[in-house]
Amino acid sequence: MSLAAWKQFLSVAKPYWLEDNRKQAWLLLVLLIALMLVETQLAVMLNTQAGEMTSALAGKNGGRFWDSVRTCLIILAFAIPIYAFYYYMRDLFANQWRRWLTGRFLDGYLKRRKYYELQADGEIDNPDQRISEDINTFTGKSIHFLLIFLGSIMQLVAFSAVLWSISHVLVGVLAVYALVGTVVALHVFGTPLIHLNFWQLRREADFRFSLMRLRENAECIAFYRGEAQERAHIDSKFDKVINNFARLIRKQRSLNLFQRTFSQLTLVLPFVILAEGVLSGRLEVGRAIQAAGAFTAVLAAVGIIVDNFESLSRFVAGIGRLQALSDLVLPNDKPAAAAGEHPRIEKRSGEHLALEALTLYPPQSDRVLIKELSLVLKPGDALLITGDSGCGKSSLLRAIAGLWHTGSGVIHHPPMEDFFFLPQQPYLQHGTLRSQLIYPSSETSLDDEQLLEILEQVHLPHLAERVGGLDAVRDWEKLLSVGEQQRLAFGRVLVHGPGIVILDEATSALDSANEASLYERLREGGTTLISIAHRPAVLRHHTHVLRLTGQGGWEVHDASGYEFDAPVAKAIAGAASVAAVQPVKGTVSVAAAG
Ligand SMILES: Nc1ncnc2c1ncn2[C@@H]1O[C@H](COP(=O)(O)OP(=O)(O)OP(=O)(O)O)[C@@H](O)[C@H]1O
Repeated sequence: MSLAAWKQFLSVAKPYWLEDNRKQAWLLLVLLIALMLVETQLAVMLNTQAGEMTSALAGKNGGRFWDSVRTCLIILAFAIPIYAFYYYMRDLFANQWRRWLTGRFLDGYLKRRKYYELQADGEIDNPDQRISEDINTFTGKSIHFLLIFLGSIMQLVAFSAVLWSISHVLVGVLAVYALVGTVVALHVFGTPLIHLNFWQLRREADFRFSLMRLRENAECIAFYRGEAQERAHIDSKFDKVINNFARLIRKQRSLNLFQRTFSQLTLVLPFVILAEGVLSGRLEVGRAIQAAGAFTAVLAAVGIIVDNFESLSRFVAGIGRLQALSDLVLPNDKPAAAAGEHPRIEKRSGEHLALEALTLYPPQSDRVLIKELSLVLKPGDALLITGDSGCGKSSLLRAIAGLWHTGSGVIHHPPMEDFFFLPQQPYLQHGTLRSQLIYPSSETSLDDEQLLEILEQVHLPHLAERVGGLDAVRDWEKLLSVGEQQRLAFGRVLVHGPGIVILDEATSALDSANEASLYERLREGGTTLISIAHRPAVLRHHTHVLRLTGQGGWEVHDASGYEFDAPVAKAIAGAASVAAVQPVKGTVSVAAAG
């Protein structure tokens, strides 16, 4: 592993071992090393007995032979359970580490809404695969390699002594042989294999993702009859998998050839070196067998890198992917990257929702969507946002929700728990009808009767009965029409009773009567509303209109004097509207304007 790979490895692995007082992890590791020591000692004893049995047979000494068999069986009686226990402990350990590390990544990924930022920035590919698979490989292989490297060192110490006592030449030959093998493997195969494995992981994840998109959008694709396009898209991803894999296996073929040569030569090498001693009668046959066994063991120890090169390169490639994700989602000591490109919108707590000189850009873009917008929303106000498609209506809601923060100005806001956002496409989880209704909470103080009453208020009176009660589990996205899903989402607002509701075309799939009655229900409750809607009929449920005119421009109007289809002509027609666009102490108060 290069120095950079070591640094990456340490930055991902360190917290588990150092920062979190992982007493249990260290204890388990010490136990594993102890088991490995015992295992190595037992292997040396078995190798000695193998030599002893051979010498006894060669000398036709029955007593010596049967003594050795008995010793061998006794050693085996200890060795077998210890081997089994050792592997169990190793996997248990890897599993615990994985649970901890996955939890840490999930915290970083979900808690600070990094999942949203990563997807919006497109800075990193397939974070899901990195969390589900790369962490598993990382923990499993880290333990695996740590133990085999430690085991190799023990084996090296234990068997070198045996080998040294039999033949100094063998030890010298072995050292040169292993050194040359390792250097050749690292130089010829190292970088290309790591690189190819890195791309293989990415290509596989992209391929899987293309299949996942097909499954998730099955109905839309079926309506479009887009199978040919989808097939072409999936094929292009799969071709990349196969082409990269073809390059990978070609490299591996050469590596295998090298590995085979490296290890198979050891079948004859020790015998060639020891033959003269045995033939001249200076060395017992059994000692030669023992030496050959020790030679193989020591070679396996020093040739560990060559032997495991393939999986080692896969492992190093995975570490790079994990470290890149860890840099983005986990808190670290590094200064925030490129924080200065655009100033950030400031968020301050306040009694009412107020925007103060808010200028907004999409992330990583210089295009001004909204320029110096100022307004205050008082309880009971209802603001309708209009404007051409793509002018920045949803973006303003993203800024209020804290999803986008590139720009300047201040958003004063009551606690975020007072807000409820309803997107155009409601999100429905897998789970019970109850859990859909109370989402994003996981529990509610409302009883079944109250929840059924809410379903009735959002015009889904028979839904619970139809599906088999509030605890019925269904695939809701498939079962409910989009209009029903939007009504169910409205039910969530009634469950939570927030002070401010923000609707982004959240009633687009409803008929006018349903839409009107749901808006009325919210207005009766005195909720502050911000909505984006395209139907003129919703205007009457609002007190003010914010019209985004493009390139950052905006106008605020009194809803009562506003006409949907001729907004510019009417914009500054009435006194109320004129008042609305006049700054009041630096902000426009829509409450005062109304
Ligand atoms: N993640 C992003 N990065 C860069 N630009 C973006 C991103 N998301 C949206 N945009 C751009 O920002 C602009 C405003 O988008 P927004 O979704 O706010 O439009 P909108 O007014 O709500 O449109 P519509 O009425 O069609 O829904 C669009 O031109 C869009 O392409």
